[in-house]
Amino acid sequence: VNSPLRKVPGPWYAPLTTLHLRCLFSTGSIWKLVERSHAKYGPIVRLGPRQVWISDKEAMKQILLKIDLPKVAMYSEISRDRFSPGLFGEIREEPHKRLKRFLSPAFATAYVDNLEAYFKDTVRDLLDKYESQVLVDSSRKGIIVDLADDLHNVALDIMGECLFGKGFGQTNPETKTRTERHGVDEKVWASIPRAVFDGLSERYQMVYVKRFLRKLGMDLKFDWPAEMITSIDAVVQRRKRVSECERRDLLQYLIEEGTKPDTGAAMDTRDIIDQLSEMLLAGSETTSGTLGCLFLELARNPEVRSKLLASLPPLSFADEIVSSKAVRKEPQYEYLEACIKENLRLHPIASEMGRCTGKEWVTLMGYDLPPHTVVSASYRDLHRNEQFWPLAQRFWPERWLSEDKRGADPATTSMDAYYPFSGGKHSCIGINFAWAEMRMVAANILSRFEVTEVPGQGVDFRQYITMQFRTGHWKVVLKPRRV
Ligand code: HEM
Repeated sequence: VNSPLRKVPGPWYAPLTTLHLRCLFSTGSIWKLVERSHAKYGPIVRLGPRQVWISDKEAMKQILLKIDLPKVAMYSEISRDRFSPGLFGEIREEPHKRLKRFLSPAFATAYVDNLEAYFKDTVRDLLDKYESQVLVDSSRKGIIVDLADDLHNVALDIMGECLFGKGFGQTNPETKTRTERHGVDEKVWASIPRAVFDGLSERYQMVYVKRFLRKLGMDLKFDWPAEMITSIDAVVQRRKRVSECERRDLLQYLIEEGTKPDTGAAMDTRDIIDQLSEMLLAGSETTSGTLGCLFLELARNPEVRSKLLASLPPLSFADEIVSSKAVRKEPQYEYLEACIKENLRLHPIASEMGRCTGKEWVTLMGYDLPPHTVVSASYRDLHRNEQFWPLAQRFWPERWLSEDKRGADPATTSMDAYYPFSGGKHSCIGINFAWAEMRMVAANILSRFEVTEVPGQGVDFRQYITMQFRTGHWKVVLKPRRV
């Protein structure tokens, strides 16, 4: 009754309990309550005793850029070691700054351009798999594939190639062994993504137990599976032995330059694994989920799809892989670029991001928020606000085109109402990487196939950290385009 948050609009039960929030977080449905609540109460809404969600454009700038609120403590719980986390889980200001400064060169456009060869290997694996299915498709009506699953596997393998020194063999089980297989058990290697994701959910599920035990002076530690450490260590040690650098990838960068952000000591294999695993978490489902939504929008908007396909010359399986650099630079891909931007607006993979007021009072939208208030930045609601995005629910890539190509359609004037990669000091370090991957994967599939949805699939989303197809599956028909 006396809470300083009592003036913030919201449902009657919000001040009383967090039970509904816990339940909705654990079922991945929190975004639905947030969506309904913004629609009913407006851009600021209280959904728990100390929890508010904000989607106001000016307040968003304050949260991310001007006041720059810290991340909620929950982030650090995803790390194996709270005192030596990866970039995503690092919530201490100074170590985060040092770690980000150190990692940034490995995510610059020029560095990512050099990783293209490894992206291409994985895209080729996917096309080879589809080609073998097309060859036995006697009906010529097209092949049915689980695109959500395939995109996820592609994202994992690209991360494997660029971060861990080799792909995880998820995209195409038929792929022949490529590089750096020495001394590594293939089964263990293929299990790394599962181990990383399982580790995350284990740490998440145990978060309240961990906190309770910590109060009693016990620190519950989680480690990666021993065989995973041994396998990655084999790759690291081999690279250290080989005098000539074989691959200029992130792994190499960490081996040569990596120092711990708090002590400055050289990173050992476990530290490297911590960094890479958090990158794998932050960089795989994000990109594959976003690409999944792009294909969903294209499948459900035939006019946009036809226009896009008309802009992409058809290719055969034998043709070269289209590079992401080409998509970035060549005018024929302008409409594809617009589709990707529009998809990032409509489907920001992180629909909300948890921040908190820390030790000070903070005033946002005229409300005084006391210390330790959780403030969720509601990107999804901002991205769908009619005030900034006319016909906001419509997938309308024309918004992003230059004036001469747009005709009478409204231009995008609201770049400050657009945060697909967040903003401020915690903005996405992988933005160039993600763009490169989305460009290459989308251009190569769409240049070769007409993509339509298998009818009768109810698509729903769930969000734990990122927004994903609820079942993890989504089937499409891929019909080769006429070359
Ligand atoms: C379409 C794909 C992607 C989207 C939409 C996306 C979005 C985001 C967003 C919104 C954040 C901010 C999180 C927060 O404020 O709490 C973030 C952070 C981060 N992203 Fe991405 N991301 C994508 C791909 C990637 C990739 C490919 C990588 C790595 C290869 C990556 C690595 C990270 C890391 C390490 C952070 C934490 C940065 C920090 O706290 O300083 N992301 N991402």
